[in-house]
Amino acid sequence: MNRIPRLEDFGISTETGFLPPNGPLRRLLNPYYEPWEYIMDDLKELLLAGKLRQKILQLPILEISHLKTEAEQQRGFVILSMFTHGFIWGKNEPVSQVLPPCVAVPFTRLASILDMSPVLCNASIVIWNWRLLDRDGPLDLSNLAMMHTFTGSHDEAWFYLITAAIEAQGGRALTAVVNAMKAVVDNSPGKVVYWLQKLSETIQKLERILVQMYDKCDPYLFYWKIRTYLAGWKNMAEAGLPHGILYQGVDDVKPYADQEELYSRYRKYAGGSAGQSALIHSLDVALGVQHTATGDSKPGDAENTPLKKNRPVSFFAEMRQYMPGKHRRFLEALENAPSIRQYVQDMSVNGVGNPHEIDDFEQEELLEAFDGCLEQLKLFRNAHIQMVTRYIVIPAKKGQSGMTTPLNVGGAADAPKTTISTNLNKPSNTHGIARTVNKEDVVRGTGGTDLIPFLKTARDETTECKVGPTTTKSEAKDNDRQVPNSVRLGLIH
Ligand code: HEM
Repeated sequence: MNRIPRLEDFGISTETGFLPPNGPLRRLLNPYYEPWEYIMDDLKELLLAGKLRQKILQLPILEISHLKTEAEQQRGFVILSMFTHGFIWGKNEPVSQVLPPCVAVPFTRLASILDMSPVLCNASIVIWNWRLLDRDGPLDLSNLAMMHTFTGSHDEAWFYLITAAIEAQGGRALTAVVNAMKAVVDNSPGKVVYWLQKLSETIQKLERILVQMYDKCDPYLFYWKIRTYLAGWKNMAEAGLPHGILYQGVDDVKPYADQEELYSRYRKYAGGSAGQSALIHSLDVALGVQHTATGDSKPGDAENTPLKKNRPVSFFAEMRQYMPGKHRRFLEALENAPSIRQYVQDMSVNGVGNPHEIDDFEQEELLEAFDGCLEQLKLFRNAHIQMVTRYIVIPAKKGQSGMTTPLNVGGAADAPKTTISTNLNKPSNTHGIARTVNKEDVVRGTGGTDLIPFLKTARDETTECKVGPTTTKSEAKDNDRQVPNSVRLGLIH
């Protein structure tokens, strides 16, 4: 019998899901790490003053062995991921192709301990970066605050807060998943229905939280000012990072090495994205949704991640490499747990008189409850596609018109041509984030995905998993009707 994973074995709480139940550590108290914390105190101010790089370059290479507890290691990871992205992208400065040893060395070591990739991710910017305003208050938007942002803007904080508030529903969602699996093992259709209904209600809540993004996060600020810092260094040639980033002190080559050898050492990582949310992945796995969409991942893109080299991987498989190892292993355990979908399917195929002795009414209830969860997940994905259109596709299409301050981007159609520096100690000439609209007018995501077609595929893969009658053509059209005109008119794909 396949085992049902115990949440606590994977550092997951029945209350807070993937968020640490006692809240992330707010500061490293060991004075040894004061040089890091001092920079964190002023991170956004240093960025604004154009002094962050200078400050970081003055740092000693600190050992990570004094980070004893998991909470300390997570705090260290938050700090180093923000140093890394602040250093690489800067603020109205040329992008840097190298990460200095004082960040690269401890970051790669810490990433290896936490079994994740040394780059900013959903865990570092959201899961381990929040606090409660009132310690005894609820874990929701009324009482959540972010500890760190790059820009200090409310819009940036809100973007992370919405994601954190969604994650906060993880305890409820995963409790429902695990209990539904227990009910499957006990062959108790009534209980399976009960827990699936609970799960469906929770997924519906995720969508309600998601759409609150519009309240306090301005799409233009998001696109031009905030997203910059979340970008990674994969598919970022137009942003001045054709080879990725050299993690100095970790991947150095001998002085006489040729350029090819040198560039082979550069690391390519996707940027931070809520696509790395173990919660949404868990829902897919629990409901049996199989994603094959690759975005534009190519063989070899998984290089330097814990994935095997030179294997084409789906976007979803790849995103797991940017999750904490424990959360990734939870997903693997969930894949091997009793299949809720299989149970519902068996029941619906066999019907009355089957070994489970389920009657027509129960059968229908089971089917409705299961497919209801997938319907809610589809609606969540539809709302997300609309959001991506508002926050990425439209601003990318409109370009910089309307912005009053110089932008830290190389993505606009009128951006200067890139001259890539081959001198490792000299930053390249390109400013800021990736070009997001290419010559063919394809809008790409932070992970380099061909955005809207990819997201639609992920949504359709959700619906395809329903056990009841599969999506009709008119239903498929309805799905697309919910996506705004700019997308349907084929402006972007
Ligand atoms: C302003 C709001 C948001 C924007 C602009 C946005 C943008 C994107 C983009 C560009 C992708 C494609 C993957 C990539 O290239 O990184 C993506 C994927 C994804 N995002 Fe978001 N996102 C937003 C908010 C959220 C939130 C709050 C969540 C909730 C956890 C979320 C969950 C996901 C998931 C699960 C995927 C993977 C695709 C899928 O499962 O359908 N996103 N998002």
